[in-house]
Formats: sequence, structure tokens, C-alpha cells
Amino acid sequence: MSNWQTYHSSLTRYSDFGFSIDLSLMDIKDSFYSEMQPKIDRAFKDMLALEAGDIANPDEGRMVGHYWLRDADLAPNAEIKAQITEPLAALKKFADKVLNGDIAPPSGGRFENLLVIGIGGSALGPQFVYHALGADSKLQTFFFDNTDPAGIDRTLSEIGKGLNKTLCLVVSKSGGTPETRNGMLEAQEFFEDNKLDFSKHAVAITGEGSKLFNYAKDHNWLTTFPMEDWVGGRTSVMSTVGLVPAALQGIDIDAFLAGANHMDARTRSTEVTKNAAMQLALGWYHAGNGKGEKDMVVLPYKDSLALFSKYLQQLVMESLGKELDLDGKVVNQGIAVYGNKGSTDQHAYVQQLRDGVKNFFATFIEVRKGREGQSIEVDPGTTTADYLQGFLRGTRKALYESGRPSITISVQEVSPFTLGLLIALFERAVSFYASLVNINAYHQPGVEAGKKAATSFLELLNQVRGALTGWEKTADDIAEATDNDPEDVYHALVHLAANGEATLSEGTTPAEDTFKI
Ligand SMILES: O=P(O)(O)OC[C@H]1O[C@](O)(CO)[C@@H](O)[C@@H]1O
Repeated sequence: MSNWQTYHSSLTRYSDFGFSIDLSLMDIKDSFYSEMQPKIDRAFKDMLALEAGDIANPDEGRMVGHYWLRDADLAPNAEIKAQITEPLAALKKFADKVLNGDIAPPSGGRFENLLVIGIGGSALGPQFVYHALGADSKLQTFFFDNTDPAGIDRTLSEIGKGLNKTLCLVVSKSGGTPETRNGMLEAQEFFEDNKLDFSKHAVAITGEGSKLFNYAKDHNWLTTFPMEDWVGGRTSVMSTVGLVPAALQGIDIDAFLAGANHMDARTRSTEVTKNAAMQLALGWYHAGNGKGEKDMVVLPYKDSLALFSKYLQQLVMESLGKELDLDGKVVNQGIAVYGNKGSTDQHAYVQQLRDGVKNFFATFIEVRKGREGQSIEVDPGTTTADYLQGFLRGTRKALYESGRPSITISVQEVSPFTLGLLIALFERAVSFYASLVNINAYHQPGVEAGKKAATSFLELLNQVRGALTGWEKTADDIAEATDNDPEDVYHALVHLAANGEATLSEGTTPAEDTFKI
């Protein structure tokens, strides 16, 4: 088959949305599709059950309902439908009131800034959407997405004099995530230091009855929006988590939801050649042999989509990176995701992609329209948009010629609708892929280990603090006194010294370093 013919037979197009996905450079043979058919059938069956409200997340005993968020009629019962439609109406009203000044800061005027405090799925979606669509945002938006004090200070100094016009959204499904709680406490303190009543600036988005929910209630925050049990953090961008900030920014959230709804509707087709999400999942399977042997490099050729790879990193890696399959067998699944944007990355790591280790496949995101309005000619007859397109097409070809496969996903422009399309496409591809490789995509047991280790470090730190009295001490002295591992104690001591709680006198080895208060 000629390349041109392969292109035709490997393309899934939704012309009415200006969307296409092209797998012609993945070198997939027809026989692959027939071999995969039993797994494909199962994936479609699993998806039907999931959308009908089955417990698709068996380990946590939860339904998985992000697809209902953009079509509430699909919700399995009236109660869940209301959990979608009521907050949606309420958040629209709230955003209108904030934007027209009915809900205003106590110091007068209107809210002009938004500070979103959250982490992981409670931050990445809002960050991605704001970066992609927030150019004309009504509220300048800032994020605390970590427990890094220097990062917090930097964001607060960027907000600067606008603090009294800043609305804070504290977002946590569980309502108990330490990074988010710390960010909230830091923000609250900073408001209070500036003689501002934090509660008149604060809104919570969280599960009913969570610690954050109760805190917001006890402190009379402006309002609380619910986050439901059946929405996972990494798929929450179309719940209150993503929609409250987007509505406040003046982004057309109906168009955003409509884009996702349309992609969902198309990708419910059981005709594989017409199902872009199944095509994508099969492309991943083919590239990595169903074992994640190849990383996915995400290359959107559009600055406003630069956070797409970061967003997909969580969506794909937290969903698919699993030790056990659904039968309890050790499989160590996953697909590593990284990337930034083209053509910028051509001047960074694309050198390795072209010539180095062949451990990846690329996913190009093509946005056909360069900009609104006219462009100047940077060469006779040539615009910057021509260059961008040239680099995308050129890199894709150059990679293929050196044996590196790629997928190309195209949309006409970056808009609320097309962003909805793209997110829904990847969400469903993740669901399908999880079925193809027989894993639960909706839990994250691995994250718990790090959380537990952090908690024991904090306990150890307090023991070390308590033991650091009197004479100079080494890590071994304190380890013996507190019955802890000397290396753990040493790192706790170095941390205390770096943060002004102890003085360090360096010896020739860490064991000879001494510390005192
Ligand atoms: O919204 P929460 O409960 O604060 O959780 C934040 C993030 O932490 C995780 O639970 C684990 O990292 C993510 O899945 C989630 O998006």
C-alpha cells in the first residue's frame, strides 16, 4: 500500500468537528485488529457496564461516572443526575454573581483574581484549561499546587496588592490532602496578616462531610460546591473541580461540556475504524506490545496546549500504572508520558527522539488554525503558522523515516469545544486501554506508600527535634536515643539545620557531622 492509501485507511475523521486521528505512521497491520478483536469486544462491554453504573472501580467499590458529567441523562439514577445538574446550575449562578459584583470582596469593588489551591487532579485540570483557554479570563488565576513554601511565597507576591480582590478556591475531593490543607492554612494566614477576613474570600470544592467541608462550614466560607464519590480526581475537570474556575474565568463551559459529550457519543461506536478513542487505545497497545514498552511523547504544536502532556501524565500514568491486574496477577502496567510543545522541543530533546534510544512513540497534536486574523510574511509568502505546520509535518516524517512511529491528532483550533473533545478522547482511550490490558484504571494504591512514608518522616522529625538538646550530637547519637535509623535521622537533622532550627558542623563524613540547637 502506498503511504497515501495507508493514510486513508488509518484515518478516523469527525469532519463536522474538524477532528481527526491518523495512525498511518504506527505501522499497524490488519491482522493486529483481528487478533485484538476479543479484547476489543471486552473493552466495549466493560465500557457499557461502566456507563450504566456498574462498580467499575472494584478495589474502592466505586462507580466511575465522569462520562455522565457531560450527559446527565446517562446517569444511572435520578439522584446522581441531580448531583450533576444542580451543582452545574449553582456554579453558573455563583460565577455570574461574582462576575457582576453581587458577590464581592468586603473591601469593595469586584473580585479580580482567583487563587486555586489543590493538587493532582484537583489542580491539573484547572491549570490546563486556564492555560489553554484563559487568555481573556475575567479573573487572573494563580495556583498553589504544592506544599513548597517558596512556591507559595512567589505566588503570593505575584498576587501582590490584588490580595483584597482575590477569591480562593480550595479544591480537594477527599478534603484531607496535606499539601492542599497546608496551602489553605498558608493562604488564610496571609490574608489575616493583611487584615483581610479569609472566610469572605474562600470557597471549597470537596466531598460532603470531608474535613475541608466541615472546616468551610465552621468558618462560614462563601460557599461549598460538592465533589462526588463517583468522580475520580484525574477525571474531574468536567465536574465542579474544573467548571467552577472555568466559569469564573468566563470560559464557555457549555461548549466545553458539549465537546466532550460529542466525543463520547462518537466513541461509543463499536465500529473500531470509526471509534477514535479505541483507535488511540489500540495505537498505544500496538506501540508498547500491551505492556507499556514504549513511552508516549506528547507534542502539541500550539503554545496554549503546552500543559497537555502534564495533564495527560496524571490521567494516563495514575490510571494505567498498576502493579496488579484485575485477577491479582503482577503485571506492572503503565505508559510513561512526557512532552511539552512543538516546535520548541525540536531545539531540546527531539535530537534524542530522532537519533537516540527507540523507546517511545510520539503523539502530535495538530491545531490547524494559526491565529485569529492576518499574519505578516516572515519570508516572501510565508507566515509563522506555515513554519509551525512545516515543523510538525517535518518532524513527524523525520521520526518515521528513522523508525519512530507516531499518532497525529488534529483539531481546527483551540476552543472550549475542541478542548472538551480532546479530553474526552483521552479519557475514553484510557478506559479502553485498561480493559485491553485487564487492569483497574480508577484507583491509585501506589500513591499511599509515599503518603505513609511522608507521615513517618514527620513523626521522626518531631522525635529528632525532641532529642536535639544539650551538647552537640551526631546522627548516630540521636538514632540511638530515639531508636531510629541513623540515615533517616541524619536527613531530618540536615533539614532542621537548613531551616534554622539547628546548627551543623561538618565533619569529614556525614557520620561525623554534629548538630546542636
Ligand atoms: O482531591 P484530593 O482528594 O485532594 O486528591 C488530590 C490528588 O491526590 C490523589 O488522590 C493521589 O495523588 C490524586 O488521585 C488526586 O487527584
